[in-house]
Amino acid sequence: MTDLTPREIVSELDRFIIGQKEAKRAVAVALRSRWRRKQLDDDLRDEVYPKNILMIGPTGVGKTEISRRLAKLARAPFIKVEATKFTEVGYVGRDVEQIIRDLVDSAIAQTREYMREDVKANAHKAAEDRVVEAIAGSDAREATREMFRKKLKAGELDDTVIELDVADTSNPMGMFEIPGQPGGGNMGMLNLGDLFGKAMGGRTTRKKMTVAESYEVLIGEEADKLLDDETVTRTALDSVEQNGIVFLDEIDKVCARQETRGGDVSREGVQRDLLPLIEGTTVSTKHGPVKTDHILFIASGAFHIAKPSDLLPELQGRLPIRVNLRALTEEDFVRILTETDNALTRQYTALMGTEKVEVSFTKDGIAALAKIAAEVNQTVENIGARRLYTVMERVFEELSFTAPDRSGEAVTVDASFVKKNLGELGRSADVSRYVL
Ligand SMILES: Nc1ncnc2c1ncn2[C@@H]1O[C@H](COP(=O)(O)OP(=O)(O)OP(=O)(O)O)[C@@H](O)[C@H]1O
Repeated sequence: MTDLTPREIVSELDRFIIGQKEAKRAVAVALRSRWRRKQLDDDLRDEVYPKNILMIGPTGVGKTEISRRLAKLARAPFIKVEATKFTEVGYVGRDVEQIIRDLVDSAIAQTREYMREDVKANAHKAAEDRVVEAIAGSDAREATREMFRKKLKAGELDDTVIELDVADTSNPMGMFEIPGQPGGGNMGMLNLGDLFGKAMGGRTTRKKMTVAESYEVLIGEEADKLLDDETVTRTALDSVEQNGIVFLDEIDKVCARQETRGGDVSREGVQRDLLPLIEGTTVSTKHGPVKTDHILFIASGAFHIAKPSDLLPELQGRLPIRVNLRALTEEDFVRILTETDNALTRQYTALMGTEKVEVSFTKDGIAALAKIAAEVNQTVENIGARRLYTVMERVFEELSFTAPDRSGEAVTVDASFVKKNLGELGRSADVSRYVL
C-alpha cells in the first residue's frame, strides 16, 4: 500500500508512459481511494467498493503499461488476463475463478520476495557462517573462522571453490493430480515435492561452486528459512484481497451485439461468469478462501465495433470510471524513444555498451525512427508503440550481430544510419508487413 497522493502517482507514471493523462489520473484516484478506504472505521470500510475502471483505446497505447506500473508502485499483486480466453473451446463458467488463483500464486511469490528483502540482513549473516564453515571445516577454532570471515568480507575468497549442501529445488515427482477432487484445475493438484520436502525436512544436494556464486544461493536459502510459509501465505492472501489488481484485456471482444446471434451467446456467458468476481464473491484456492470484493478491476478494450453500452448492464455498473486513451502520434514516438526512464534508445545504448560499442542518437536519427514507425502503423496495421520495438530491432540488426567485433568503436544513429539499415523496407507496405 502506498500513501502517494494522486499527483505523485501520476508523476511516477509519467516516468514511463507518455501522454494518456486521463487514464493516469483515473488509476491514481483509484489507488488513492484504497488508501482513503483504509483510513475509515471498520463498518464503513467494508461498504466502500473499488473504483473499477474501463479503459478504452487502441492496441499498444499504454493501457497495460499504466496498470502494471501502478501495481508496481503500490506493490500490489497484479494479473493480466484476456477475457477472450474464456470463449475458447473447453472453458467452462467456473474457470474464471482461476484468475484469482493465479493472482494468489503470483502474490505469494511477490510477498516472499519482499519479505526476503526484509530478512536479508539476518540471512546474510547466516550465509556467511555457512561459507566460512565450508572453507574452514566445522571443527575450526574461532580464530581461524574469524580470519576466513575477514577474507570473505574483503572478497579475497570469491574464486575459491567450495562444496555445499543446498536445498534441492528440482522436483522429480512433479505435480500429482488427486483423482475425484472437485473444483478441477489447481484445486486438486498437490505438489508432492512440496509435501515430502517439508515432511522430510527438505531434500538437499551437494554442489560445487565458487564462494561468490554460493553467496546468492545461500542468502536466498537462509532467507527462506527465516520466512515461514504460513506468514507468507497469510500476508499474500490479505494483499490480494485488499490491494489486488486484475487487468481484464479485450473485454470488448466478449460483447454480444444485438444484431448478431449464435457465437455471441457464449460471449455474454463470459460476462456473466466474470460478473460475480467483479461484484464480490469468495473464491476457494488451495491456500484458503479469497474475497474479491475489494480487488480493483481494470477492464480494457479497443471498442472499435462493440460499444461499452453493449456490455451487460450489471457489468457497466461495476466499471463506473471510463477513460479514453488516444492513438499515439509521431511526436509521441519521439518522446517515447527518448524521455522515459526505460526508453528504447537508452536500452540499446546500454546493451551495446556491454560490447564496448558506444552508441549515440542524433535528433534526426530519432525523428527518422519515429517517422517510420508512424508510417508503418498507418499503412500496415496500427500496433501503437509496439511498432517501435520492431523498427528498432531491424535498425540494430546488423550492429547487434557484429558488435563483438567492433569493440571500442563509436556508432552514431542518425537519419542516414536509419535509412541505410532499413533500406526500402520502411517505404514499401508490402515488405514491411513481414519484417517490421
Ligand atoms: N504512451 C506510452 N508511453 C510509453 N510507452 C508506451 C506507451 N504506450 C505503449 N507503450 C509501450 O508499448 C508497449 C505496449 O503497450 P501496452 O502493453 O500498454 O499496450 P495496451 O494499450 O495495453 O494494448 P493491448 O490492449 O493490445 O494489450 C509497452 O511496452 C509500452 O511500454
